[in-house]
Amino acid sequence: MKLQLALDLVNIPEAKELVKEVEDHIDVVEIGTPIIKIEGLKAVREMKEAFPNLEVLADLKTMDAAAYEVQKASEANADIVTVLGAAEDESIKGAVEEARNQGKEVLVDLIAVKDIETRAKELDELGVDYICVHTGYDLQAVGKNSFEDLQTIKNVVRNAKTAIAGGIKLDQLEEVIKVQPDLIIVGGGIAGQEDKKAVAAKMQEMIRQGSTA
Ligand SMILES: O=C([C@H](O)CO)[C@H](O)[C@H](O)COP(=O)(O)O
Repeated sequence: MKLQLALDLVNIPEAKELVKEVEDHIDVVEIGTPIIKIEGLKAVREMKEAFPNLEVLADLKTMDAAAYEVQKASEANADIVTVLGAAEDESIKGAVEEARNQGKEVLVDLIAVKDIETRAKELDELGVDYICVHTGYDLQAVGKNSFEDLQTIKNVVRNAKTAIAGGIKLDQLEEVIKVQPDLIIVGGGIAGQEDKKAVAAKMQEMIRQGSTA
């Protein structure tokens, strides 16, 4: 199980400062969709340059022209690129093929997908690297989370790695770890805390203790 820090509501210098504080306790750093929209893929490039030992995920949430976007994110040195599960199968196939060519990985985000069981099975067949259940900010605001969805996809996914994102805080981590996703994505649960390093260290310790693989 890996820990990913999602950075969404900061600019590039703030993002780097934040990662410096917690770099020993995370495996993957995510350049969030809002940062990429505002700052562009140079945010990905600069993060990889500053922290070459961390995997960098570009949260493009691609919906179309997927091979092209995976190619551009790869050129910016992203290790993992996100594509939306609601995209056409042709887009998913294009993303997977391009990622293979570039030696990168594709994470498919199931945000807003209604039948996640069926779609997760299909995505698994299409050869994606990660399938991620995700409760976005706007559903978090009305009290939703993705904990049950994680179990649902764990039951049907055979090849891909599984991931979960959306509002995960320290006091919910144990519940998440029990389901054994391969990747746990935390944004505000670290970035929004007073002592970010202490929270990230505690999460890392819990994940290491709770990993069965
Ligand atoms: O992907 C995200 C969201 O859609 C905004 O871009 C977040 O990175 C993801 O939800 C993790 O952040 P938290 O919900 O703050 O943990």
